[in-house]
Amino acid sequence: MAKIDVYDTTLRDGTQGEGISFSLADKIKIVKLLDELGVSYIEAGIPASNPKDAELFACLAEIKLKHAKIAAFGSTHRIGVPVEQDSAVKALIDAGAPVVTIFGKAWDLHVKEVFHARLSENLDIIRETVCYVKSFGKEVIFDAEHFFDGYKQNREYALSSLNAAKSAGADIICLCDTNGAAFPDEISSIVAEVKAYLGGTKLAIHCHNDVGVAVSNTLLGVFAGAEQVQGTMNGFGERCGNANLCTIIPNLQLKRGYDLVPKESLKKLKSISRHIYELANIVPDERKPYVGGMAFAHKGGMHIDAVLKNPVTFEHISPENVGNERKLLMSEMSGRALVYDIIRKFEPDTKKDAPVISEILDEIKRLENEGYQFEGAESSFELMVLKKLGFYKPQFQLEQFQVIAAAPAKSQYTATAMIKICVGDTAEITAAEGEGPVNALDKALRKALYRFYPELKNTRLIDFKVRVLDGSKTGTAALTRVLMESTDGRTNWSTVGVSEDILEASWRALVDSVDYYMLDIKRNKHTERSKATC
Ligand SMILES: CC(=O)SCCNC(=O)CCNC(=O)[C@H](O)C(C)(C)COP(=O)(O)OP(=O)(O)OC[C@H]1O[C@@H](n2cnc3c(N)ncnc32)[C@H](O)[C@@H]1OP(=O)(O)O
Ligand SMILES: CC(=O)C(=O)O
Repeated sequence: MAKIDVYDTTLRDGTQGEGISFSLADKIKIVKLLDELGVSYIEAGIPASNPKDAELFACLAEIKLKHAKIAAFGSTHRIGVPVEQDSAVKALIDAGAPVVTIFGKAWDLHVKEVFHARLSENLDIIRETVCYVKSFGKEVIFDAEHFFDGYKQNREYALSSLNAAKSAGADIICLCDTNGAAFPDEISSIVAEVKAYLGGTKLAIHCHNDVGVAVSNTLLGVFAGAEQVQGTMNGFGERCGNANLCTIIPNLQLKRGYDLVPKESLKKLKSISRHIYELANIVPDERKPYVGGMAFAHKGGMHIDAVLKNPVTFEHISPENVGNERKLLMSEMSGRALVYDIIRKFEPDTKKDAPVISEILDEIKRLENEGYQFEGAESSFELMVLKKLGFYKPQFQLEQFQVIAAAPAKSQYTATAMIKICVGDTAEITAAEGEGPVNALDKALRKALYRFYPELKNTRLIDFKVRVLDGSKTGTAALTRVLMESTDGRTNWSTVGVSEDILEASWRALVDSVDYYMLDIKRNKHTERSKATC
């Protein structure tokens, strides 16, 4: 398998993305995560940019990594400042990283209009900077900024910028599509031409995603001869982002047999991707290939049937290869196959044509037509199956509840719930205050049940979503769907309730949540619970 270096620039180009800022501690965590993933290079930042980046390099000097080399990033030296006196170049060397990545101008337009240098002067500056940094024993990567735009407008000059870096001893030359607007066919032909032109020099490819093809461009760069891919985790980066390593790595490794990261590390891809989303405080994009929560979610009944017969029918890889998992979503679009698969967990002898399967399917379709949604409320669905199979016994009976919400003029808004329930022949009446009526009701119900089911003390609601269905038709009397997620600290489960009354919808979801937990404890299947059905 041909080796392709993974060069991660999440901490440099990734942080140039809007809304992304990592603390020093976050950056150190990310370096360790990337090393765990097995990338070859981690571009940690620009030492001359800010004190945080400078401090990061000092911290990284103390950390031993298993796979990755740390790279410090910065520009060629300033015009009119001799290279040995340029403070930014000095910071690059002082950062102590074994690799220095120097970006320089490859597009004549930039040289003239941004750098305000003569074309030959820019080439001298590239040469001097690379040569100077090499004299400190550093591995040098030359990032040819705007290379593809430059090549299209002034091929000779773009190539001469590469030659300047090569002649000064650059170890790797990276072709950058800085504006992210090159097309795949252009990348293919230009990388191949440069490869032939530069002979044995190792090439890297660095693409941005402004026209949505950064990943394709990176793949084509490799097919045309690049041996290093530069990108960011989750595609973070300025404007529309950088090429997404979470897509590039598995594409090249699993589909084309290149060697990028250790096979076992690839199985951590999803969890590392999510950890980095979390540190960036960004909600993960669940539709992302390979690592998204929906990447292996099947909903169409016929698709589920096929996946259950042979996953290859609808899955391009085994989700486990990248640490992801298959989801089979229950909905009005389901067919018998999924219900059959679920029922067999409770009744292994059930046949696929058993009448109960059609009954459950009809019930799902009827309830979803009324506003229920079982995708995302797997526990309510499981309870429904148990009821149909005759395995369900309510854990308590509601006698009545009352909720009073008050907004006195001079104090805070308050909500109080009173509830009476019976377990067997024993009645219990309790009351509780809450932050809003649903919270008050939740607290009152739990308080009433603790006496009978002390295990419930471990549980709590962690998410509560309300969706008004067809609000335009009926205004405040519209149908409301409530989705609840509960936890006992080890596993989570989700339930749903629908009603025209938001309290009643919440109550239904709440009762399912309690019922499901108690039944589950009795069935003693905690560890399997989160995987159940969907
Ligand atoms: C393609 C890329 O992503 S490159 C990386 C871009 N990333 C960043 O800019 C983030 C970090 N940047 C910073 O912290 C700051 O910009 C610094 C500290 C690096 C520089 O700050 P300043 O000295 O104040 O300059 P400023 O930010 O305005 O940048 C413009 C200067 O950089 C010069 N410059 C731009 N590209 C290059 C280059 N390849 N080589 C040398 N100088 C360059 C410009 O000519 C301009 O100089 P001038 O003011 O003499 O015309
Ligand atoms: C170097 C770099 O980040 C770019 O040219 O896009």
